[in-house]
Amino acid sequence: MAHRQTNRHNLEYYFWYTSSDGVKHLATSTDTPGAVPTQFNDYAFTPSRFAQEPYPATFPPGGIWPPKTVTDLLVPLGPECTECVGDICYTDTVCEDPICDHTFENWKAATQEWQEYFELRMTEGRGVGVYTKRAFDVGDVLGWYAGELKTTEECKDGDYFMEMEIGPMPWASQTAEETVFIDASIKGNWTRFINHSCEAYATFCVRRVGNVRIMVVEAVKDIPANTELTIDYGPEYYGMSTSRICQCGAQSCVGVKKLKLQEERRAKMRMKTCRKDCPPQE
Ligand SMILES: C[S@@+](CC[C@H](N)C(=O)[O-])C[C@H]1O[C@@H](n2cnc3c(N)ncnc32)[C@H](O)[C@@H]1O
Repeated sequence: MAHRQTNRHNLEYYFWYTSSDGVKHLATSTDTPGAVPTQFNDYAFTPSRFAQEPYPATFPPGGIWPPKTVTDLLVPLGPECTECVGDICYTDTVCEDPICDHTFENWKAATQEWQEYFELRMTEGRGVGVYTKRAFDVGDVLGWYAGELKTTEECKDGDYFMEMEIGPMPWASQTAEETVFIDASIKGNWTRFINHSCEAYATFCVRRVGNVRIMVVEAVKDIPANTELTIDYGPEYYGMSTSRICQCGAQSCVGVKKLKLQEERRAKMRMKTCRKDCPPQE
């Protein structure tokens, strides 16, 4: 997937996808016309972004705020973070030691290599998607969502924003939900290209690596090689109450239901208009 490119500033990684005729093309952002995302397998953290943010309601008393490091912001608390996913993907090895030896640095170095198990290809009507080059088992951690850490205020609506809870999980505190956004629109890793399916192969879920909270891609079923890796983006993205139309093509696709409902509504409107406009038949 990675093609090392030389530009006049630096050696940089871009994303390349394969079109149906087998030709490689440079990937661009779907929400920012002309923007060329670069490969970035890390969190970009700018403390000044969070300096004015109030102390998160989900943080226990005595937390470090405003955050000075990624760990201050993404402190791995809560039930989802009791187990560390270790230093590598593709295993179901988990570590329950809260102060274990696994490190975010090792995780980033290892996951940089594992992207080679996937290929970016142009799909039918859904932009670039991710395809597997090998099989995976249910429960495997396939990767993690990287990008720039931003406040909720900065991220309203975009194709590459991932919202992640901070502090203990919201259901632990019952009352509050605090989140940060991971923005992969300009800098991110291959997971930014995973398309939605109503019958998805994987899910995004919060996990821990050492002392940092991450959002991993976890297989929810066995995935064969040469298959499009998909995630269910959830009802807020493609659900019945949104204007987006899913084109995943799955049997239970919400887009098909939505279009059917829209057509039924239009037919009802046409009948009403006709009754109003047409003179009653003798
Ligand atoms: C996170 S991006 C996925 C990568 C994207 N396909 C690309 O080329 O960069 C999400 C965007 O991909 C497209 N997409 C993903 N899944 C889709 C689906 N099931 N139906 C229609 N469009 C989809 C939509 O434009 C969506 O806003």
